[in-house]
Amino acid sequence: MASSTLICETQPWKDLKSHVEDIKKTHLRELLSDTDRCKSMVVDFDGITLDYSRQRATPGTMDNLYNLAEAAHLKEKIDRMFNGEHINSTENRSVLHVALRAPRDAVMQSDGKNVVPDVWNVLDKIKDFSERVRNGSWVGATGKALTDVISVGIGGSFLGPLFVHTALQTDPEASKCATGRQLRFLANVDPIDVARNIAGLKPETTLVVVVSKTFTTAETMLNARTLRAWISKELGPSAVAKHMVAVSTNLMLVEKFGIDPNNAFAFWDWVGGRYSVCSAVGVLPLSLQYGFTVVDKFLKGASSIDQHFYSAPFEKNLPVLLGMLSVWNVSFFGYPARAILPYSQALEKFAPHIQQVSMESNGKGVSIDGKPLPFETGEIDFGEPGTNGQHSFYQLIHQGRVIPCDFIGVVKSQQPVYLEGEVVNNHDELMSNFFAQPDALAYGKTPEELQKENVLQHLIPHKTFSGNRPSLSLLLSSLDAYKIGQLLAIYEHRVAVQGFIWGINSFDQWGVELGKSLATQVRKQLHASRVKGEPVEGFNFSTTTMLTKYLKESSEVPANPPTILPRI
Ligand SMILES: O=P(O)(O)OC[C@H]1O[C@H](O)[C@H](O)[C@@H](O)[C@@H]1O
Repeated sequence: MASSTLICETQPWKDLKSHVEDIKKTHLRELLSDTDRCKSMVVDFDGITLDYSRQRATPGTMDNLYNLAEAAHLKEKIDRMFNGEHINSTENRSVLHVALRAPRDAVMQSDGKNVVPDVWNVLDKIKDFSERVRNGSWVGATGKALTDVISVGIGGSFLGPLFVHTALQTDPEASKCATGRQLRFLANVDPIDVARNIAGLKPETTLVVVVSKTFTTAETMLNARTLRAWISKELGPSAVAKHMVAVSTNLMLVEKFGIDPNNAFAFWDWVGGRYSVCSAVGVLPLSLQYGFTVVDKFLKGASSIDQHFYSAPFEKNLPVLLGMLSVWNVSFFGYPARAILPYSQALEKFAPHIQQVSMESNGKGVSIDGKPLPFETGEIDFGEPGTNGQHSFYQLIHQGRVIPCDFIGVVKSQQPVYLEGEVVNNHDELMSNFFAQPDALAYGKTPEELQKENVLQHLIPHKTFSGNRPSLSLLLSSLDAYKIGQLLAIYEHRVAVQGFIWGINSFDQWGVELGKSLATQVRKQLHASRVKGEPVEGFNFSTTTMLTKYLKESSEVPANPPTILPRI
């Protein structure tokens, strides 16, 4: 479906450009007074309700957006993804993370091969391995059970698993399954992160899972070597076989590193790093912590959204609606950011994960055919759980810049608290804010209203809220493993929808390469200066000055040190 026509050259795009000028004249207060309009903007699917009536949009806007989706060949692009075509054209790969959570009997093809049996082979292997570790039949070098796991990985090999782990931690079923166990994540190459990860752990009861799609990522490999040294120092090098396993697409490099290939869990190049949480990347550490049964529910939740995304008409299709509305906000209103605001502490790592999924996928400057784009793609994603964010950055969202917000609420708390004599229970208190904030943003407060409240004249400008600030609300019936899977898949597909409409490749990430190669040059220089005393050369004035200062002020760093590990 690759067409060299840019989406901004199509008639629906031009129609939306003129339509937005009309919408700009209408305040959300007016739009919200139209009950029929509001009714048409609520969609339910499998325990999730989306209310997008606080978007600056009318049913007419939606019709224009459906036309835009048609001009972008959105349905064909979704089909091509599910059919395993090489839609990641710059890497010549399929994009099949949906196969990672497909039912055992499903058929999904990549390069003429049904990949679902391969997926289930690995899932079965994870189930078996995690059960053996959890029930103590796989033990460490000294015969002790491995109760603690450190998952070493960065980017897509870290953020998704961390989000799911954090979300499951307080789920009653999952937390029961995790009794007596710990799961930690080592991502940053900063040695402080190593120190924090190993603090309080003993090598003899720790299993290290090295997670890297490529098995070449500098940070992960150095951290893996560091933990290998931590284990070997205490238990001897032969202990590594019992205490280190790997998740990768590059099994040759896993073996070269010294990990037994029998203890490696594969995935495939048709899984993008940031879309890999449903592969062994997430499933292995999460199964070690919570057991495979819980993780299987998470996969089933994601799968439920996959089927919905594939088959539901656009007017009822959650990821499609969300994606189209984001395009509307970014490309037609010019809003540069999007706030992800879950009213659940369990979702505290959701925004950081979606930050990678969205910004690495859609922050592109050219079309999928390589044409420079005359419009911006992607948005700045950020967020914090409510109510914490309210006491931090909401001021800017209410009276400063306009930032479309996603409010995510949960009907039943994972951990309800009731206090005798309180007006409401603790979860209702949280949810009072979830319901209030979107209206505060939409309606605002006028000077006339303030006058009626006898607010001092000179304070009226400061206390005025312009309102007309868009948001959407997602209400989940609960927050168990299944729902967490659904939420993940909704956002993954939403990001894809945006990319499909903008006509970009959401599945490559060339923009991360330049910094990496420049770091290689700096690494060489640091080595040459520390070991051979060579002066800093080949950099611009600024970098030379800073590097020289850094080396001078850390001259006590030994040139050829023995292994020294953090002591904390
Ligand atoms: O899993 P790995 O191969 O170690 O890659 C880890 C991460 O590093 C890269 O720089 C990419 O930007 C990410 O998309 C990727 O998830």
